[in-house]
Amino acid sequence: MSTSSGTGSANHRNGTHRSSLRAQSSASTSSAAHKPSLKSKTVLRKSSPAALGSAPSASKSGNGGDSGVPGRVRVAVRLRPRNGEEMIADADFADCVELQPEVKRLKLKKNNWDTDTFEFDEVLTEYASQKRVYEVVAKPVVEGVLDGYNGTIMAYGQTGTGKTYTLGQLGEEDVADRGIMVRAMEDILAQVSLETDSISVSYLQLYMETVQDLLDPANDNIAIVEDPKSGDVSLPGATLVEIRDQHSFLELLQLGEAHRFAANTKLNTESSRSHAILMVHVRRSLKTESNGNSHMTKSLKPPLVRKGKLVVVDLAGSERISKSGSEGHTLEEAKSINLSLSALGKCINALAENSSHVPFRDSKLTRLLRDSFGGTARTSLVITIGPSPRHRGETTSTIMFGQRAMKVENMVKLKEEFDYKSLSKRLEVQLDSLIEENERQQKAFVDEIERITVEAHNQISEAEKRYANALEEEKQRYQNDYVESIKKLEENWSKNQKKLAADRLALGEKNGLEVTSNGNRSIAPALEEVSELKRMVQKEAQLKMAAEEEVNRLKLQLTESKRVEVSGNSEIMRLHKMLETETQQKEKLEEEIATLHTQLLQLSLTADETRQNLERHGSQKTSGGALDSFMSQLKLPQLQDPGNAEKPPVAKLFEQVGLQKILSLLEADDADVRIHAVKVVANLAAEEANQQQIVEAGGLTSLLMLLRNTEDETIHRVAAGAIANLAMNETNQELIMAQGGIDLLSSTAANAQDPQTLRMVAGAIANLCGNDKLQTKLRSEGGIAALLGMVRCGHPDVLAQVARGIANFAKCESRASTQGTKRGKSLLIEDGALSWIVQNAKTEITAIKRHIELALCHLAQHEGNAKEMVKEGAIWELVRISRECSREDIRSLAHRTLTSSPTFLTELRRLRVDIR
Ligand SMILES: Nc1ncnc2c1ncn2[C@@H]1O[C@H](COP(=O)(O)OP(=O)(O)OP(=O)(O)O)[C@@H](O)[C@H]1O
Repeated sequence: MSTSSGTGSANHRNGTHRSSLRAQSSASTSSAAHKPSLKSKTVLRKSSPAALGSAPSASKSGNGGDSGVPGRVRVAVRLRPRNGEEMIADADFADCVELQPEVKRLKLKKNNWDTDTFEFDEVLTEYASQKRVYEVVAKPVVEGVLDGYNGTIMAYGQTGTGKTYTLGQLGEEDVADRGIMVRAMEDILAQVSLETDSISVSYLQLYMETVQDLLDPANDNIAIVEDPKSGDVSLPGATLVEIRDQHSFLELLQLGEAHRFAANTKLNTESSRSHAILMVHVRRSLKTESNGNSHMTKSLKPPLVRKGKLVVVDLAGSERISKSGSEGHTLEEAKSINLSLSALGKCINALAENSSHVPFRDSKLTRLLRDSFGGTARTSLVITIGPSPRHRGETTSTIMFGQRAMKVENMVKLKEEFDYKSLSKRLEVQLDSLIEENERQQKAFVDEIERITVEAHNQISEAEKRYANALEEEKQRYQNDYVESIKKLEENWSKNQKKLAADRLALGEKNGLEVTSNGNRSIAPALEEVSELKRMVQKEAQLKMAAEEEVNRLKLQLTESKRVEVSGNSEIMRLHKMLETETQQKEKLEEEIATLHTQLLQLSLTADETRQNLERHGSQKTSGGALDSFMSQLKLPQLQDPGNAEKPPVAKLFEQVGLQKILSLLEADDADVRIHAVKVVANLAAEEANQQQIVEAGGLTSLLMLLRNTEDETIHRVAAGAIANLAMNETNQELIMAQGGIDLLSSTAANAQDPQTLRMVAGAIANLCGNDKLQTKLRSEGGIAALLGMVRCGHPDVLAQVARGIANFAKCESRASTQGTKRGKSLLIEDGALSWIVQNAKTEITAIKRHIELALCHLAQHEGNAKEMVKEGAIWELVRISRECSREDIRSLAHRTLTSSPTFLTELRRLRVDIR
């Protein structure tokens, strides 16, 4: 209800109250739940044939380019019930109109006897509910807007006949009173999906030819823009508010109504003095139908959007100025209103008469409504009339306006277009997501590469570790073997030392007494020599220790290098070489030590002889006197310092004693004489120049006889040594064999306990083994068996001679095989030498090792031995030799034998051993 009381004075409605403006709270809001599809809406529209402005069968090509279909302006007439004033004033008069809603006719009484009948699209009596009015007047238009058409709902009528009531009633006291604006928004909100669709609203008033923003009154000169091509009218300067719920819409309506100009006219206490225009923009996205196209094609197709615009126009009341009682500013308002309404009427007349000129530009109202009359919009007009006969003229005028409007034909056009903007946005989102995915994949790829690299590094370092461990183990093994052999050497040396000391003590004790009593010759020179040799041995031992320390230092260096540079294979190789050099030095030292041992042994023998001579109390006048003198001159010349001692010439010796004499002494009854004699012969035989004479003089035979007839091991040892020396000559070898030498040497070996005796015997047989002609005989007489029998003593010197003999024998066999004179398995193998060879192949004693390696290589030359060698495991030793042997000639010989034997090659392939 209006609170304004000033008659004829224009007021803003801001702060005023009018029933239609009061805010509604709950009943009017509607949810924006899921909406039916466009298709179903089309069906719904078609199922409402009675509705005003039913939907045209417009083409939905989707491009918005259709020219539209004819759609006439639909017109409904609504009669307001008598108001309080009319009930009193017109109490005695009948209504000026009679409605026949069932035939959609209205009878206008001209006088008591005459009526005019008019037909409308809808006739709404004073009893028509607001809901029904909405459904017949507005709903089809609203549905059209939702389908993408522009729509106009407009109320036209005399002041106070219910235009605002019909359109703008908020229904805040009674929800049944809600007008078209509220119900239209409810329907729209119920139909759209706010996720994909949008609703925005402008609310304006046209007052005194000025367009003013009702949502922002300061914005009061808004331009009307017409699209010359489409004829669309827009107000780009107007505030556009997005609507997401009914409540905010109602607040917006209230705000707009508060700013609307209203006045208390004679005919309406709350008369609207401006034309109010509500614009609702509905933008809906169409779901793209899938027709089997690829995802990419689909995503490149811009989405279709439909843009419907609903324009609700609440015109200011039409009235006769005289009746409105307007004056002053209100008069100006009334004039302006009438001017704009008459311009609208003129346009509608022109349109109704299909006039070539429609004067839209005569007023802002007609410019604003250009699309609604004769344009592309679907338009529904409700004309409101009052029942009072006093206003028959205005009622007639309103009815005639409606009648003419009914003749106006619009070309309803679908506002559908491709939404390139949203396509671009969607593609941008897709592109970003693809970029992100690509980035993720790239990261995953890089991570995978990193993982594989780390894994590879781990595997490499694992392999390096395994290699280092294996290397360390191997090194440790070599070191252990080395320490072991050093220990053995030391034991032997100290044993010899002890023996020497004991001998010296015994000799010294006896000699001291004898020298003072009878003045005989002294043993002092011998003792000096002994101590000299001892010093030399000690020096050698010191050298050995120094070498050991050097080795240890190098080992430490090797360990340090390993720690600093695990992967430094070149460094390891270098250290290996150094180690090898040291090992060679060690071997050299060992050999020197062995030589010293031999010298020491011989010295001890000399000392022994001297002692025995002294025991015989100066028996220099006996038959042995010349010999002793000779012996003292001999003094093992090879042991003397070459710089100090002059070697006695053989001619001088023979002159003094005579070879025959010396040889005859070999058969002397006195054992001592025999011993002295055999030593002299042995010394003579050590020189190649004497050998022939000795043999020719029967020395060899005598020596062999000694082996047979004597049980003295010293004689055996010295004689065997002499035979060994003589056996270096090929002719002598045959002689030895012919005189049953093998048998004699074998039995000597079988009975010998002293390793040096065995060494001499083994040396003699080893020399015989090197004779190609004697192979079979030597073997048949037990030469190989005798050699193998001597390994029982385990002394390295003996083993070295045994290995040498085997190597010599194998070499001759190999030669015979190559020449084709030898077939079948090696005699060595037949006599069981192979297993001993294999067992000792890994020895660290170079003197043994070299001979064994050579023996293996020679045996491997003959294919007839290959099977047995594989069986006995000799093939592995050959592989090792081919890889590790420090002597290049042996290494390549082993490699050659392995690669030239089909049996070995097959076996290596089977075992997957690569020997390249
Ligand atoms: N159909 C109706 N039923 C009941 N009351 C009505 C009806 N139509 C109008 N009224 C009442 O009539 C009065 C005037 O109505 P309204 O303000 O809507 O008229 P109007 O045409 O908008 O006037 P103006 O042009 O001056 O603004 C209001 O009090 C309204 O409630």
